[in-house]
Amino acid sequence: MIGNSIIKLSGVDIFQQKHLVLSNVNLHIDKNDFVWLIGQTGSGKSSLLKVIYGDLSISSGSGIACGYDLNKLGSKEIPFLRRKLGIVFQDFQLLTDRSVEQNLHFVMRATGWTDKKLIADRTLDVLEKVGLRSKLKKMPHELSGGEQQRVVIARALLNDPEIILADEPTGNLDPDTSEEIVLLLKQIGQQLGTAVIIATHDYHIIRTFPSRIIKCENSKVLEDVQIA
Ligand SMILES: Nc1ncnc2c1ncn2[C@@H]1O[C@H](COP(=O)(O)OP(=O)(O)OP(=O)(O)O)[C@@H](O)[C@H]1O
Repeated sequence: MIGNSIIKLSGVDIFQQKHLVLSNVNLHIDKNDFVWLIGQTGSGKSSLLKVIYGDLSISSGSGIACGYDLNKLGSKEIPFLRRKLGIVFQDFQLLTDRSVEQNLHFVMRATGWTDKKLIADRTLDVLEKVGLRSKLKKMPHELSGGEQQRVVIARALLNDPEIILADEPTGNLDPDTSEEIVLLLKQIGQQLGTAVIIATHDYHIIRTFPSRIIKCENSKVLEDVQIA
């Protein structure tokens, strides 16, 4: 990290195949930042997040994410970068044939956790943070959509991320549950010092939780956008 900076993109061009999606992107995200990412469908929100989590490489400009140089990111480093990022997507992507506990254990083992006691303690710890300690043994289909999304957030917290990237995290949820999920992400950001970026089309929820807004538009990332 450079100072408080968790993400720093300077003059970055973002391509999908040969198509320039976003040009000359300059973006700073600091510890504790809570940022809305908006823009029409196809404007480049997911592409921007993909650059941050190392799924799209950059060839021009410079980029740092959680201390990793995105210009030089090799395939060996990507798993380590991903451990510093909590990723929360619209479709919950829980393993449907495993319990909440097993879903969390699966990710922990895949990211190098071996000590059974530490695994058990951390599982309860993150479930406590999302208010689902009692659902440890439940299968995903036994949970509501909002509860499933909370498990995804718990999973994203396992490795103490510096930033949570959420791509349409409320896209499948009703308005009240959406507010609960955003409130939870906001509280996590405040309590743990984790930065949060949420890509959304839902202006109602942005108005409910006013914060910094960035927008993908006409191949640019615009800063400090106001919405009507
Ligand atoms: N894997 C891919 N291969 C080629 N082009 C892609 C790929 N993924 C996205 N694109 C293109 O890149 C552009 C930006 O897409 P992106 O998914 O980043 O937009 P978005 O703002 O996240 O859209 P949405 O709001 O619909 O999720 C679009 O023109 C899209 O068609």
